[in-house]
Amino acid sequence: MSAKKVAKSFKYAIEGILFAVKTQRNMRIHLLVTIIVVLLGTYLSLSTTEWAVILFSIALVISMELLNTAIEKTIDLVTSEYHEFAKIAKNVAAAAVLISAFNAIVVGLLVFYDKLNKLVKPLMGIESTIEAIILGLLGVGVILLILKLVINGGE
Ligand SMILES: Nc1ncnc2c1ncn2[C@@H]1O[C@H](COP(=O)(O)OP(=O)(O)OP(=O)(O)O)[C@@H](O)[C@H]1O
Repeated sequence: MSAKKVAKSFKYAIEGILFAVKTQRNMRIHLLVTIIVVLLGTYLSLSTTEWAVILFSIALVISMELLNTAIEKTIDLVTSEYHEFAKIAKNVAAAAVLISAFNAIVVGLLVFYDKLNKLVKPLMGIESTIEAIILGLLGVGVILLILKLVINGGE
């Protein structure tokens, strides 16, 4: 393949990424979460192996979202009418995103839970793990609310 062809392939792929970011709300959520996770990982000095699994999980979610968008667009091109197969194809593609996102959450908990626990417990004077979990869930709730406000512009 010539250098010109390689450059063109990159250009098309970047156009695809930009399209997904502009049109897909979930893609913007994935990117925001990615930024937060990378900042947190840097602050907590993750090991090489921890970075490898975190970055792999992030890439998997983003790739699945891109494929989901491609499948949605292909189906919309084929039919704008209600069709059982269109429904199945879109639902199955969405399920692939869900599985990868669920995997990313589990990987994130495995990597970050102990580190955050050690960091947050002494800072907030928390004694029990239950207290830490309740506070953690409240924190996640607040972060999700902020993300929703940022992404929807307060709608
Ligand atoms: N042509 C269709 N026939 C039958 N069911 C459909 C069809 N298009 C969409 N659906 C159903 O509606 C759901 C949502 O479809 P839609 O295309 O709005 O996806 P979306 O995830 O909301 O995408 P977008 O991010 O583009 O808004 C699908 O998962 C599917 O169950």
